[in-house]
Amino acid sequence: MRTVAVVLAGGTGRRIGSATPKQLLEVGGRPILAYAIGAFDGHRGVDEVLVVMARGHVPQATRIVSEHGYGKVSRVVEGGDTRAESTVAALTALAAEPDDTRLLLHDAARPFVTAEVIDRCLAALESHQAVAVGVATPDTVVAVRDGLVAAMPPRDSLCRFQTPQCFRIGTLRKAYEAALADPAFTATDDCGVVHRYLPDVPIRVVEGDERNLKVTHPLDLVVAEHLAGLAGPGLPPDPEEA
Ligand SMILES: Nc1ccn([C@@H]2O[C@H](COP(=O)(O)OP(=O)(O)OP(=O)(O)O)[C@@H](O)[C@H]2O)c(=O)n1
Ligand SMILES: C[C@](O)(CO)[C@H](O)COP(=O)(O)O
Repeated sequence: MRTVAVVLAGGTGRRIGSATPKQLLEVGGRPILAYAIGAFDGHRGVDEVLVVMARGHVPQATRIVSEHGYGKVSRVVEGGDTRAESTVAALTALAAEPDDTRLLLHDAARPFVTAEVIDRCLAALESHQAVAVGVATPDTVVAVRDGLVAAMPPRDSLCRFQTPQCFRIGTLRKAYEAALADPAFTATDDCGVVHRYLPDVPIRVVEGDERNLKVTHPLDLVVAEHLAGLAGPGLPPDPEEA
């Protein structure tokens, strides 16, 4: 049974406000995209890496792969207009994979995913068809409607999802088949697609890591630069263990 990691780099980084897609910006002297690919390329449990790149930027991603010698990368394909469309591009590129292939979908915008997080995902995929990575929320989180608090779920029942989000590929295919038949379909992540369209499939949540931040806003670049400085050539040490 094979394990394929997909690095989703199809976005343009609108919120960070840079003319260049944020995954091509450098932190610690290396493009953000290189860290995300490197984490999976270097993991012993991963057989193949597929990169889904923003339209018009495939040559830059291909150059990063060859400059860093990432030997598990099979292809760099073009993404879509939304994250979900980029996931569909990955599923199309992987159409020949048998249904039990393990699929790890990771945001290119999360450069510091650790080998331990990937280990936890692979272990959970032995017993579950769908696996998410979550961290506790330090803030109180509320639902707001028309400027008023509509619901306050207990904080200890909540977590923030990170990536990778992991699936037996056949399950994700089935979820997307149903989603694409729904004219009202929108999604901000892939576990949400399984949750909505295959509600009987349990999604196992494993522990994430605060270092696995998503570079979304300009301030995140400052934090990422700091973490990259702690890291040297590898991933940053856990500040909580220092
Ligand atoms: N059409 C898209 C949009 C997003 N992504 C990827 O999904 C991840 C999470 O998305 P996000 O942080 O929103 O990235 P952007 O879409 O680039 O940012 P923004 O929403 O600010 O434009 C990123 O690695 C991004 O490249 C993708 O593969 N294809
Ligand atoms: C998948 C994700 O990173 C989980 O937190 C998040 O939903 C991506 O959202 P974005 O708006 O595409 O950054």
